[in-house]
Amino acid sequence: MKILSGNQLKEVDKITTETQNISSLELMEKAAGACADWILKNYSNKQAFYVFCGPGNNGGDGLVIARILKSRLYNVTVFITSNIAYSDDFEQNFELWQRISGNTISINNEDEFPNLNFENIVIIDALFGSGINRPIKGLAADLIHYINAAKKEVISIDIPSGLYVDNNATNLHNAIIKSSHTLTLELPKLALILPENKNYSGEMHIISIGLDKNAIEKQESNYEWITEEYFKDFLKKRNRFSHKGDFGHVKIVAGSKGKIGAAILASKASLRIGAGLVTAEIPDCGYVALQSSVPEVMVASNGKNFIKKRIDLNDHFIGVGPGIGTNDETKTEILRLITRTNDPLVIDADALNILAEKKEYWVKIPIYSILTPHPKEWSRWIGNWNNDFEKLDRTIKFAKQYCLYVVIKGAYTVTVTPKGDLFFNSSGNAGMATAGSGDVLTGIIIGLLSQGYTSGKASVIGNYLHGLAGDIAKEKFGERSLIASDIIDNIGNAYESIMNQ
Ligand SMILES: NC(=O)C1=CN([C@@H]2O[C@H](COP(=O)(O)OP(=O)(O)OC[C@H]3O[C@@H](n4cnc5c(N)ncnc54)[C@H](O)[C@@H]3O)[C@@H](O)[C@H]2O)[C@@H](O)CC1
Ligand SMILES: [K+]
Repeated sequence: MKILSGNQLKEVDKITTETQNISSLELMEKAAGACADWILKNYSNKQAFYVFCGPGNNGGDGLVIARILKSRLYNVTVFITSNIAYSDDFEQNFELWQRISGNTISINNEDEFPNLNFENIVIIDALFGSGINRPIKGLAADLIHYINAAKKEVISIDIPSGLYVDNNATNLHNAIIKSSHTLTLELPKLALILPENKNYSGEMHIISIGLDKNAIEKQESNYEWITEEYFKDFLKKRNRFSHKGDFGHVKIVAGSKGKIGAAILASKASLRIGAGLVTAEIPDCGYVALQSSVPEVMVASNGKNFIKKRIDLNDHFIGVGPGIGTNDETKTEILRLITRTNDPLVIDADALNILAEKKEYWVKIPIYSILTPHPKEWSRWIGNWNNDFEKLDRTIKFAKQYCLYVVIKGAYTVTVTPKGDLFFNSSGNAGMATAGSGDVLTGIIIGLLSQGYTSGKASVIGNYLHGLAGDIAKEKFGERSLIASDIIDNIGNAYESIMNQ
């Protein structure tokens, strides 16, 4: 699913009204109706809904929602900010709201801000949507501060008011609604999935409103939102006559004294994702632990307490880095490894930290290798960034220059390709921010490479399956107690849930 800019969204809205032969008012009814359905499902009529409506079509959505909630006997009050001009669809829906004697309060100055100190108030934020292109100032900004200060449950329609749809580098970050839930229409908005806006977005819910699919696909965008629809057809099927040799031999180069668990997690994940054979090349101190916890994995020993000998390549698909530490002798071997093969590697954790300091080696990394950094690790490569756009721009330049894939981990992990495309992962949850989760991802991605997926597909599919396995594990254990092994244990269920749809 593509992620579009504000102008592109307008264009798609327009084409949708033409192809479906409906008016923009009817499209608004459909869009806001779908939001109202979500609210009706998730909130009881014991709450009092304060709907804050701006002058444009976002405010129009708010009025439709207010009308639908009132018709279902919910307690609704609409607040309207004074303005010179209201959009046509706003005006028409305001008339409908008045026709059913909807309770309306207009706000002309600060003294008219309502008392929000009642426990059962839920705020619906329909002040501004995708139509803004400059920071909010004046009374509307004061109202946004006032709403944020009340710390109530806030449901934003389409996007938290004040946030631009994509690049917020020039936005003033002092007048943006802090939402609890954002009901975003049809497509995710880039701003909602960038970590810098996490205090505003709240939980994002994509509300389908039936926009024209062809019109969406025709828009040019380097941003893609990855759901299983994207790759379902590429998932390889197993033939009854398959042999373990058909699925490749993975080598996990990982572990040091005290961090053998990283090697165990990565190699087990490779097996679970379907690699034919897995060898873990680890220091001797981990031999017994690894053999007894995953007997299916072969062990090659390297060093006593940390990796310090020539790594055996032998045509394996290599994932390197989890738990290896940054001992000088380990550093030497990792740098040597980079120069000894032309096959794509998956490079993670301390292997990334080692390479970050050796810029002269970056051109030697085999092309189409996959780097899987956390933001902090990644800042060691490209320097600190002022905002997420700068981070993505620099990453695109890097990926193009060195012909590498970069997977920046986090909520909505993004894969940046050597062509400059960005794939944002939709699966996963906060419980996966736990020790060893990254080691599992390394094992998954290299295990997919070994089965013949390209680097791009292995990254995108790997991230999705990793997140989905985490989502299934969350159902069983809850976010707080989810551990990395639970992700591995649910890789099979993740595959099943995709294949069975
Ligand atoms: N276009 C369509 O057909 C649909 C639009 N929908 C809704 O329409 C929204 C977009 O509506 P609009 O394009 O009317 O825009 P908005 O409602 O987001 O805001 C535009 C209004 O705010 C004013 N404004 C813009 N920037 C401002 C600023 N910095 N300070 C103060 N006022 C400012 C504009 O003058 C205009 O009156 C979407 O987010 C969505 O909620 C939905 O109803 C679905 C259908
Ligand atoms: K809004």
